[in-house]
Amino acid sequence: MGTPLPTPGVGPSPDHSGGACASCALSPASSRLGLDPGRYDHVVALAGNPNTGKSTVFNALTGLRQHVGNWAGKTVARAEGGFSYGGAGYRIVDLPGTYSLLSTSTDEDVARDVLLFGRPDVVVVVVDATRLERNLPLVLQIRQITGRVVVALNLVDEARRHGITVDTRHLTRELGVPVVATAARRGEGLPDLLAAIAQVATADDPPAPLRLVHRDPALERAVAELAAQVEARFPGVPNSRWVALRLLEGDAGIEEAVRTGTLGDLAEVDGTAPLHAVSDPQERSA
Ligand SMILES: Nc1nc2c(ncn2[C@@H]2O[C@H](COP(=O)(O)OP(=O)(O)OP(=O)(O)O)[C@@H](O)[C@H]2O)c(=O)[nH]1
Ligand SMILES: [Mg+2]
Repeated sequence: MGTPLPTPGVGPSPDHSGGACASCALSPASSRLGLDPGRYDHVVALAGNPNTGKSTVFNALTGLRQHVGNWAGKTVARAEGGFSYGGAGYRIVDLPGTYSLLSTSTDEDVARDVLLFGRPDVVVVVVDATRLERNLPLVLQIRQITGRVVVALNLVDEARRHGITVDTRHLTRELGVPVVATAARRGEGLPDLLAAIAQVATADDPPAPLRLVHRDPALERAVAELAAQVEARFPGVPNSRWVALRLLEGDAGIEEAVRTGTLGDLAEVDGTAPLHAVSDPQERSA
């Protein structure tokens, strides 16, 4: 089976003293995202299309035994776990598979809310190296909301079998974030993935989110005006431009969150990042 990983401890270390974070109090936003208090240094969200190996990566890093199978869209509930690396404690959240942040299913809403408003320190996007073109749209959408991204180019063993090679250096340059080739089922590439996660988690100056400027000046003006109004009404809400674009498109879920004011619950509270308050992973691992 897999190559043993060099450093990740499995599960929560009780002596994660470095992770005793004063700002980890439960905030309204975190309870909205279904999270409980906990202690750790960094939060990692695992995102990606269905069936790309997210849970396999999750299990390899945390040592948790989550059921893993071939049914696309199988991960309905979010699984949380922990590991330590380089002396720091990491919380990792396994999100449901999603093709797009614009989607409407409940599962995908969970992934979307966590990615957009949960402020993870690192988003690992697990992509299928044999179907890169189908996976890249989500990577680009996530890159538009954060620069704190690592791409795990998974299933490279399958890709090799099909004679597919991916130029990870080129992809790293194009995306502006680390791209690490992995074959998670056999542990290949996971030490490099951990190093990339640690690098992004501790980066003082992460790459800026990709900003698509719309060619149509009228649309660009409308987005800017609406984003300013969103910020005025919900101070501290991340990704106001994204929210503005969705409103212009008539996204029912986002309209509802604005109308009812729940969008404001997802905004930063006292400098506390919502995802920075989650439960003891052992409680979730049973
Ligand atoms: N060959 C190969 N198979 C893999 C690799 N990673 C995962 N798999 C297999 O791919 C299938 C799907 O893996 P999961 O980890 O369940 O994928 P997922 O992204 O969590 O799937 P959903 O939660 O349903 O979206 C399983 O049969 C895994 O064993 C890999 O690197 N190589
Ligand atoms: Mg899964």
